[in-house]
Amino acid sequence: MPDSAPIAVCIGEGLISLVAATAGPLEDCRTFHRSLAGAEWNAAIALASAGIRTAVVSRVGDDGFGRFLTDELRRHGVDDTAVEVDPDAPTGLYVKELVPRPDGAVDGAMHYYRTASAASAMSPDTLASPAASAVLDRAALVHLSGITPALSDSALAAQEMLFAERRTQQVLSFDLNWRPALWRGRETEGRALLTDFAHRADIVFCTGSDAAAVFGTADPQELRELLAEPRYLVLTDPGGAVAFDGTERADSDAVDTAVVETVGAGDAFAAGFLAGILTGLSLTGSLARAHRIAARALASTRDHIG
Ligand SMILES: Nc1ncnc2c1ncn2[C@@H]1O[C@H](COP(=O)(O)OP(=O)(O)OP(=O)(O)O)[C@@H](O)[C@H]1O
Ligand SMILES: O=C(O)C(=O)C[C@H](O)[C@H](O)CO
Repeated sequence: MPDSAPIAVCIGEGLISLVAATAGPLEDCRTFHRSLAGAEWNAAIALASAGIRTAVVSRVGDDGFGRFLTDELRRHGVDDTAVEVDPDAPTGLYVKELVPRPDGAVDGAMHYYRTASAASAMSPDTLASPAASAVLDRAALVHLSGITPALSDSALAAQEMLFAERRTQQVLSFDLNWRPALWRGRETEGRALLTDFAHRADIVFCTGSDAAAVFGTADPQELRELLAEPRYLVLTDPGGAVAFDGTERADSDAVDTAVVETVGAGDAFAAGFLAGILTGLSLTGSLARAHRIAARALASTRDHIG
């Protein structure tokens, strides 16, 4: 592919995921499974693996975790030239604790260690760097989420700038990703900000539960009336998805699959749908591709991509 070919650009925080190897309180867990996480980075890897030329704009620390994350991008064919390395701040991470339920199943409890991380210092300057400008100037699609605006005022300003100064050729994709833990004490502001981004995006993804939490309803038809501006609106839940484009509504069932790791299914789903739209598939075809890629994510601890 020529270097000038249009690309998809994903912007957000890459994280280290440490998943407890055993169920029970963290203080008793000795072993953790490490992998790459971060909604927009998961989506970038899944997009690249689906054959879409993809770059990430972000920041990591000058540490082993940051090097692991950027190595993973490159290993999957994602352009990491616009990932800045911060000598003074660490790479963010989360720990997933496995909390046993009385019925024998386990729930995952996420603990974030990302305050003052390198990526939370993303700012309009990050987007204006020569490396970021080079990929953004060629971006046919920019994929963002509701996580970045929760990270810091400067990260929020960066996301505002992307919407305000969007290049004419750019499609803006926005995954709502409501993370109450990141908005604690300022939930009302968070809901208002994410609602505003959702109105201004071209493609909006959200889960039914996040839609209920942010927009006050999970009913697809009501949501379409509420969010009339985005060309595509895609609502997901573990059983399936509903998608709207300018004219059509498509309903589809998820692929029946054994679930190994639930976190990240939505990111893989979004990437599959975007890959479908970018390669000219129909609404129904894009949903089918999304479910297939999400099912692959669910079936493995990490290599959900591809
Ligand atoms: N148990 C499941 N079985 C089959 N497919 C699933 C299952 N859970 C999720 N999926 C797939 O992933 C898609 C998104 O699921 P969901 O709406 O639960 O997002 P999510 O996993 O909460 O997102 P996140 O990435 O934010 O964790 C579904 O539409 C489906 O394609
Ligand atoms: O919750 C976040 O901020 C993350 O990005 C971590 C996970 O990778 C994400 O929740 C999956 O969508």
